[in-house]
Amino acid sequence: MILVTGGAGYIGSHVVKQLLDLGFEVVVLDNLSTGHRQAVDARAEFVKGNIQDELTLDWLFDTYPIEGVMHFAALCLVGESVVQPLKYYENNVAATTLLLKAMARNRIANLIFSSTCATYGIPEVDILHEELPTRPVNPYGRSKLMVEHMIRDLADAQPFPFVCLRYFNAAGASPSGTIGECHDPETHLIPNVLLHLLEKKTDVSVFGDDYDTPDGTCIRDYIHVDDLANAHILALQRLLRGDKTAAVYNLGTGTGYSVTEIIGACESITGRKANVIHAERRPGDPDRLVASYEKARSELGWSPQYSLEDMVRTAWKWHLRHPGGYSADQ
Ligand SMILES: NC(=O)c1ccc[n+]([C@@H]2O[C@H](COP(=O)([O-])OP(=O)(O)OC[C@H]3O[C@@H](n4cnc5c(N)ncnc54)[C@H](O)[C@@H]3O)[C@@H](O)[C@H]2O)c1
Ligand SMILES: O=c1ccn([C@@H]2O[C@H](COP(=O)(O)OP(=O)(O)O[C@H]3O[C@H](CO)[C@H](O)[C@H](O)[C@H]3O)[C@@H](O)[C@H]2O)c(=O)[nH]1
Repeated sequence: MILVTGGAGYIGSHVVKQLLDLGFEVVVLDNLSTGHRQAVDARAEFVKGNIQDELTLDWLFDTYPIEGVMHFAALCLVGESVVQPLKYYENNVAATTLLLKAMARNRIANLIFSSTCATYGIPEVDILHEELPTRPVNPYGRSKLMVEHMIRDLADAQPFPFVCLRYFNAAGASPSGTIGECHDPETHLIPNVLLHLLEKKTDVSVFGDDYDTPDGTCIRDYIHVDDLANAHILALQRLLRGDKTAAVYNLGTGTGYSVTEIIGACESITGRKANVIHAERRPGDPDRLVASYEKARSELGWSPQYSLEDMVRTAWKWHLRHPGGYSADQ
């Protein structure tokens, strides 16, 4: 059985579905602070609780035969982390310390941790590989890097197989149309554009058009959430086989798209025209973040299968079917 913390969230719920489809048993631990009970597949066990609650963790490890933990539970808004840094250090770093202690106490091995390209900071090269220096520029990125260090230190001190996955920009939704991205407030670009095209938002803001990129808007590497899920499965299978037990991998497509290109892709796939407003730069946004996924390809046998068009198309299907998000699905 696999414990998925944060399995009611956007990425976690897609990984839970893929685990179950492949025959794994799953228990989700989520406090529903940003997640949704309806996002958790009915085949999974669900425990509403906080990863900071040591009694709940001990109970979980005592009750279920847990072979591995996928740790998604975190706060992940860069802007909010700048304004409320301690909230991030508490929920992302201190809370993970308690999870790691509980795993060690209960002799639970095999951790897959959700890290981020925000650990790189403002890179000096165009394509990012895992050996580059990590110099995060906001508390969110620092909190994730601190957890990476904690995990490595623990694995140096005792046997503790782990994989840290540094995601670039997660996008898209399950092609089934049953689960998708639903945050309140929504801050991410693709859902913001699509919600605007659904007339749920009056316009779409482009944060900065004077970046050092061909069209002046920021370039990001968007990766389909089901491609991320597949990488988690491959990493888990590797840990369960005991093949390679300490590694960090980038998960992106190796292709960057500008904000303007993303808005154009959303317009052409939906056949609707966006009302675009040019706004100030958002603090902490690097010009360009694009992954090399060569390490994940050669060591995990992973490569992304979905195109940008697939990401927008599946996200659009999700939003059309759930225009009010999960809360309107009752
Ligand atoms: N979305 C992205 O593009 C992206 C990129 C890089 C990394 N990540 C990382 O991936 C993970 C998932 O991100 P997401 O976009 O699905 O976010 P999300 O907010 O949709 O999911 C996070 C989930 O964790 C739960 N949670 C938070 N704190 C908790 C706690 N203390 N105890 C129990 N549950 C808790 C929330 O209720 C939510 O269901 C995060 O760790 C995030 O940092 C996301
Ligand atoms: O309404 C919007 C929303 C975003 N953007 C721009 O679009 C790009 C992508 O922004 P997102 O908010 O969609 O994604 P981020 O790159 O900021 O964030 C992602 O990458 C981060 C690491 O940098 C974190 O890991 C975070 O959790 C993850 O969602 C940025 O240039 C942003 O300024 C807009 O112009 N308008």
